[in-house]
Amino acid sequence: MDHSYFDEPSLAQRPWSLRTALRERAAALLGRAPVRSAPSTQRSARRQAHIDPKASLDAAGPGHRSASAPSEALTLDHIRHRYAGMTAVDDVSLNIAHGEILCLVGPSGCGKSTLLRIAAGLEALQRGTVRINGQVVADDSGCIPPERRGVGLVFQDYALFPHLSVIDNVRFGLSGRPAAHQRRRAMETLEQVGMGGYADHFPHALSGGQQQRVALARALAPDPAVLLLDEPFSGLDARLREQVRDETLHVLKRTGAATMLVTHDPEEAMFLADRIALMRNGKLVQLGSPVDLYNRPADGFAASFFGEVNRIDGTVRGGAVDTPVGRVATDLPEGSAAQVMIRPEALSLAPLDSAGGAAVPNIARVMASRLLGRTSLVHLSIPDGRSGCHLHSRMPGQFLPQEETHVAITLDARQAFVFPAKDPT
Ligand SMILES: Nc1ncnc2c1ncn2[C@@H]1O[C@H](COP(=O)(O)OP(=O)(O)OP(=O)(O)O)[C@@H](O)[C@H]1O
Repeated sequence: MDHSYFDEPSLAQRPWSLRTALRERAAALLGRAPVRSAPSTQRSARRQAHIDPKASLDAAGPGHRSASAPSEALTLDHIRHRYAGMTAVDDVSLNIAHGEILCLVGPSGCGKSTLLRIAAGLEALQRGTVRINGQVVADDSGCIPPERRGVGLVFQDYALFPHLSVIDNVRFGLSGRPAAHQRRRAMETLEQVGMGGYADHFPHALSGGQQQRVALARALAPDPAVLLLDEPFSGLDARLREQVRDETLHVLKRTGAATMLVTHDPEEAMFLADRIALMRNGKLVQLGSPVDLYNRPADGFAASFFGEVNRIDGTVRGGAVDTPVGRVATDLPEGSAAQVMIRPEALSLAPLDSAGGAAVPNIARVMASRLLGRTSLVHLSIPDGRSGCHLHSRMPGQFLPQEETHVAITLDARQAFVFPAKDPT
């Protein structure tokens, strides 16, 4: 039985300080991004750079897309990145289509933020290629700086300028354009995120959710081709987070920007994403729709990342593994050791007297029942010929059988997955 949950990453564990991060972000927005220095071999390669660092993709947003524009807004190709002595990103390739929201998820330290920072240009590319709207913005011959890539950035701490009003914060991303245009566009994006009434307020007078919306408006104002968001909701309390991410989803879908959003929260990724990229130890474990990752996990890690699982060890016999709640089919080799992972919602329970349909129902003893709100969690013990198998069942609504009573248990094998026993989870 696995009840693992992933810890909130603490700021103390973060590799760079908040002050450094803020300084970097402000500098990036000002056009002076202090991109971390590349290894010397790369620096020498850049002397012969064929990418013009003065090139600009600023007008490459969704509103400026021509009929012949490539379908991929952002392409990351074979990205590798090492920090002293450790590999943070290990040969990751993915792309994001126009209008698509891709969530990058994985446990703390798996390389999500590094990948996002490489896409933004805030981290010097070491290996691989970054393309925006089909145009190379970074490869081993050079890179276009962040402020010319046509990307909008939103970070966990919003990085609003405290001395600027809300509208001036948003106008900041539009500097260089005529003043009337700046004001009109800033108001337009503030209206889009429901902050039109706060144009003259200052950041300190706004709630966390309001600051997050202003940061989103600032990122959206230049109509970027690609929006990059790093844990944008993690500073909000649980209730506000749900509301703000719901609003953000609708704003993103309305604007049509291709979005890469980093989160360590699997539920948030499933809520927001068209596709999810699941990372572990710098590698891409699985890339697909939320339905793919939940219903067809690539391995035990992917299965357990998106929800609690019951784990049962067994052996493959006749194309299936026997468990105390039924057989689960697999194409693993005959006789091999296997681990069956069963989602709690795959185990449905019924009072014994109503289980007339099943000839001989599997019977479980109720150890505890807990109401979790929309569902109930029932702890069960099932005879397995040894000390008994402890499983969790999640039932819709209020199903709260008495402790020490018995219930009939049925397995929905579509939500049970078999992996090799040596699966590293
Ligand atoms: N500037 C740096 N110098 C050295 N190591 C770093 C640096 N930045 C990140 N790392 C390390 O690289 C690995 C990946 O870090 P990264 O921040 O990309 O992970 P993450 O998945 O975004 O984590 P989290 O969810 O905690 O933010 C971690 O082990 C981290 O400690």
